[in-house]
Amino acid sequence: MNQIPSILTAIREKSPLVHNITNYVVMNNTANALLAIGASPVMAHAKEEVEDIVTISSALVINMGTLSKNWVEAMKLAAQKASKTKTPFVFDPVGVGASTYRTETAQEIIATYTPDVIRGNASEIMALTNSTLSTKGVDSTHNSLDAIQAAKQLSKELGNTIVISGEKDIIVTGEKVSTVSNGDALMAKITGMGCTATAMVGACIAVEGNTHLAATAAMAIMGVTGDITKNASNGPGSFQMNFLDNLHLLTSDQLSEYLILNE
Ligand SMILES: Nc1ncnc2c1ncn2[C@@H]1O[C@H](COP(=O)(O)OP(=O)(O)O)[C@@H](O)[C@H]1O
Ligand SMILES: Cc1ncsc1CCOP(=O)(O)O
Ligand SMILES: [Mg+2]
Repeated sequence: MNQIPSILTAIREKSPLVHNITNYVVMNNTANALLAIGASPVMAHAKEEVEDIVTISSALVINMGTLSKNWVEAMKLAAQKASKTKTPFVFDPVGVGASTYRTETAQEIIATYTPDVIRGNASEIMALTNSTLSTKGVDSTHNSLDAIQAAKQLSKELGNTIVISGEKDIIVTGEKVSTVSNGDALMAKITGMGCTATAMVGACIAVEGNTHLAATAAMAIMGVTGDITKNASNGPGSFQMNFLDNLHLLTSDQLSEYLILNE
């Protein structure tokens, strides 16, 4: 718990370069959120350059939100390079289970390149272990608590950390389970909040080698910023704007004061 504020401090001190291959919907928001927390984003998805960009980056974020053939090829090249350069790598399986293409792509990336962290909502994490589970789209129809068994199974198979986001954010590494209970229901009404959470995991794994701790810190940053934002916002539009401001203003003291963490 007391290590979490120091991860925020490290992001601000080091301003790690975070390479994102992400979707058209959230690209601008994600870059702004990374800047607001103190990291340095680069969005790059051309096959011709992703390996070079991985080489100079401190973390790789792959998000398959708006996937297509060229992008998937770029994702694989980047993930392969990250495993060679030991660059920490987080994967967001957006909408897995909604189409065969999404399911097959997610399964191949996970099985071949073993992301250090996978962050998804409950339906997505469940769809990763149950190929017959058909998801609604990019939004969850399950509670994060429903996905704990699937997350444990995945984490043990892959030897990595799984984050299930939702009203409660659940971080799973093998049998270790931590829960962050901050945030607000409006966060599910703003597109790209999950993608922002995944990018925050990228910023945290760039400066902290313990993936469970880093992923917990990322969800703490999201949840506490959500708590601070909710009182000043009237709806999704102002929440989105205020959230960015509050990410920028977030202090280590606020993280310690607001965080509701069970481990
Ligand atoms: N009901 C809720 N209460 C508090 N926080 C929430 C709630 N729903 C989502 N969040 C937060 O919103 C962010 C995105 O999570 P989620 O909506 O599950 O992802 P996705 O957008 O990928 O479906 C996370 O930081 C999560 O904690
Ligand atoms: C709506 C949508 N469609 C494809 S990607 C995307 C954004 C999803 O973002 P998030 O999972 O963070 O809400
Ligand atoms: Mg999502």
